[in-house]
Amino acid sequence: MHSQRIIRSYSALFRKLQIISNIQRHKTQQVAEKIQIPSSFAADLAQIVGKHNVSTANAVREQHGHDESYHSIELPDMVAFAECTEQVSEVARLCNHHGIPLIPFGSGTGLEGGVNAVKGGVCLDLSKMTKIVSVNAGDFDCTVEAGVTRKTLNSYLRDTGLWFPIDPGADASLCGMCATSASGTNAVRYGTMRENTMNLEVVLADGTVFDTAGKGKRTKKTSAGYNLTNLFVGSEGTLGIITKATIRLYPQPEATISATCHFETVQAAVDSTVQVLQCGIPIARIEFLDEVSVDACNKFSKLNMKVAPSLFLEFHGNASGLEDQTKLVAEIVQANGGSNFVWAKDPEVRNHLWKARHEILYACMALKPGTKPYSTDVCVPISNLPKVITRTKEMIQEAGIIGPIVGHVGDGNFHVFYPVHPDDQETLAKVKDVSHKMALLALELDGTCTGEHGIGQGKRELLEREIGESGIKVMRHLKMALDPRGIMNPGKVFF
Ligand SMILES: Cc1cc2c(cc1C)N(C[C@H](O)[C@H](O)[C@H](O)COP(=O)(O)OP(=O)(O)OC[C@H]1O[C@@H](n3cnc4c(N)ncnc43)[C@H](O)[C@@H]1O)c1[nH]c(=O)[nH]c(=O)c1N2
Ligand SMILES: CC(C)CC(=O)C(=O)O
Ligand SMILES: [Mn+2]
Repeated sequence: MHSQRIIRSYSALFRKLQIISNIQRHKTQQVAEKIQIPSSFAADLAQIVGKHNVSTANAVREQHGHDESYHSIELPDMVAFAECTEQVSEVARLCNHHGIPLIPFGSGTGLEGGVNAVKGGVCLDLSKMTKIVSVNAGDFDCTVEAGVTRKTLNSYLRDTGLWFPIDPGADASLCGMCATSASGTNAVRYGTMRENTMNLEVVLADGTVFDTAGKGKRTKKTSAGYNLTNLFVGSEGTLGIITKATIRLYPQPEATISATCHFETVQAAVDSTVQVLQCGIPIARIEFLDEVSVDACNKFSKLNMKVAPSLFLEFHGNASGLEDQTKLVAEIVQANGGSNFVWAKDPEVRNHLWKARHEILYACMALKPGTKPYSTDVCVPISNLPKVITRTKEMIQEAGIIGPIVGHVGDGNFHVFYPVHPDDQETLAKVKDVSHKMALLALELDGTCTGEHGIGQGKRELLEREIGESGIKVMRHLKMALDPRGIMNPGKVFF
């Protein structure tokens, strides 16, 4: 009996050591140098996706070696375009066999360097997978292939009376939006990709194809086991390739009104937001722009707004509901000293306003021509938002840099984007310092280092601080289980 117990405890210890050594090995693999691609590899890849769907041309590699962020271009060795799930599965199997990095590419609109091929390898472009597989109008859901973008889906849905509201501004692929857990301006009313994804078809590193909620399942709720769907939402291409997504749809609003208003202080704008939410007003969009952003918007998008801390608002509902909502919000804004309410009912005027909001990145870059955007994104419980924004503005001023602030303030989420010349190391160092301090402040105030842009390459250290050693260990175990050779988008999320 005694000796059996000793054997059992030794084998348990051995298993534990094995797991630790696997994790260590995995860590080393993650930091390994670029891998040599065997000479026969391109031909094998072409066998799977067709010769016309493999490219080693510099222009194509360059186009795929970066996203819209400041992170330097990192070229993949080659780019493959997949046309169906079976091809994705075969490509994964081939890369896994050779231990070659595999980087999923949606539309390349990410903002944390997620698609940059930091260790070379194969960039797998999914933009040719463009089928809208099904629309179940009566159930408010649809299933799309990896390359379908949100604008394409919404054009397709126009005559059905339905729409997909999650709106990051950029015309991102819907599966890319799942991969980064995107949100944007409508999240305060409709939620983020996390709440709106019902099922995913995923290809794992070894080529296994599976559906995270079970084949064909598309229920509004489930308590069947672990939430594998949400494991892949926000996984940034590091756990597998999302080849199909089943997402929720909503009725198109019967009526829509937008508005802008202006405040004396940041605090007054954010206080108004908090009060709007506390009153339970189902506002569809409530976006904060500081005076620097408003100025940039005026210049770039030919608007004529008062240069002051501002809110851009939108209300969705039926005519009587809108009247109630707008009246209450106007009262709250006035009580906080807000003024210059400008209402926009006409679709053309509304669209112009939101186009300006979505192009703010480019408007801010135009403040310093020749620059690239260094953008950051934090999210805190809404009651802590005024503190973080106010302190961030002070730090920006103390550092003597330009840092416009915009925020999806209804979610407690905001961005600063700094226009920086790529070779201006002095400004870049200041920008990095302020961004880091802002993220630390958000963490200190019970927040997250990213509400919607993800970890990518730039926030790996912050992720460790945010979820702690044990949380990272659990994440590493999951990564190890799903991608033991570490081929899926290496150098992202983890060190
Ligand atoms: C002007 C502007 C404005 C905004 C934004 C961008 C720009 C340029 N974004 C960021 C961006 O639109 C968002 O991150 C998208 O979700 C990225 O989708 P892509 O298809 O472009 O993925 P992209 O190709 O850039 O890939 C992003 C990451 O996901 C992985 N990936 C892509 N497709 C995958 C798949 N099928 N399976 C597995 N992994 C995959 C990639 O490997 C990479 O790590 C944003 N975001 C936001 O949340 N709110 C916002 O307000 C904005 N605003
Ligand atoms: C900060 C920007 C670069 C993108 C974004 O997320 C936004 O405009 O809301
Ligand atoms: Mn945003």
